[in-house]
Amino acid sequence: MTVAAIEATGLGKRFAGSRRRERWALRGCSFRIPAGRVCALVGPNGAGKSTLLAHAAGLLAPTEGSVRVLGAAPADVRARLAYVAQDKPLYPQLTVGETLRMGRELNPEHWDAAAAERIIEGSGPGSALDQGLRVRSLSGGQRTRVALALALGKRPELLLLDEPMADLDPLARHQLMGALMAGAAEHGTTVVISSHILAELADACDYLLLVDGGRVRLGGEVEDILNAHLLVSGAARDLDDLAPHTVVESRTAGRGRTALIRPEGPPDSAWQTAEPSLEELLLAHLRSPDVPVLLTPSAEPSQGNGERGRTAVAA
Ligand SMILES: Nc1ncnc2c1ncn2[C@@H]1O[C@H](COP(=O)(O)OP(=O)(O)OP(=O)(O)O)[C@@H](O)[C@H]1O
Repeated sequence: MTVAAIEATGLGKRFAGSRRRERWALRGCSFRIPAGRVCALVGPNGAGKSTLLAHAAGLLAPTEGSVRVLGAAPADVRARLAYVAQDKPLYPQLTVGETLRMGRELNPEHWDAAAAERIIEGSGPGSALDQGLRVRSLSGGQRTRVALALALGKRPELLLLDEPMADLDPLARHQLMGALMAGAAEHGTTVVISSHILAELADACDYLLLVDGGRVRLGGEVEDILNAHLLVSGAARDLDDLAPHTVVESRTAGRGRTALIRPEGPPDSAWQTAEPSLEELLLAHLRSPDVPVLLTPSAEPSQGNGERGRTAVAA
């Protein structure tokens, strides 16, 4: 097995606080993200996505378990990864141009000026950022573009992006997703991108990690995860008994019923079947917290994970 971009085994993080308020932000997280993927990291508010990314960036130490990045401890590979945190910390007194120069000087051997400039230039008429402007005078979205330019200019092997799209306009989002996919295709860059904008992720990402309540619930190739599910609908009486399939969610729809299942064998011939969209699949899982964990083989950590209740997916 080749070295994973990220591999976590039993990763847990409990933040210190008063005894009653202490809680696990992550617990028992075991997964693997192979190199070269563009991975969507999704989950509801407070699920643990930022905490997970901060561990991968080497900025937080696990309370239990471990995380390895590019085959090493995260702190030992900081030069090979770039991390854009949710609050996009930058030096407010520097200009955009000075910030880019700082990026070049901090990464003298592999600064990709063209990749950074592309993000600063933007893709629509009038979208170019004036490089003479001070960072403190920029809008939230403009600041995000500067932070992304720094990260992409570093030409990292692993790019960790925490909700980069929240304050970007549609053109800038589109350009960013294009740049991420091009980087993955041309240079084999692994991207892990957290976001709540499921529709945009579905177009760009080929890998998925769903975190919920501090635990990994789904992990693997988007295509394989989608193929492991089926939307079925029909008359309520026909969908009364869904055994032996694993039911993710079953809902009444008018006089009929629809369900998202993980089929165990062929579906009943009385049912209508359809492939779920990624958004439908994720929403159904978020509404159904007790569905067994599902990891595709490439997302299973090589050291075993000790978790029970997982569903296997054929390679
Ligand atoms: N420094 C901290 N101290 C205490 N608790 C924290 C800290 N950072 C995060 N948490 C808690 O850990 C849990 C996970 O937070 P995290 O920021 O990782 O979630 P998230 O999935 O990124 O959420 P969002 O989508 O809202 O950004 C939350 O309950 C949060 O309150």
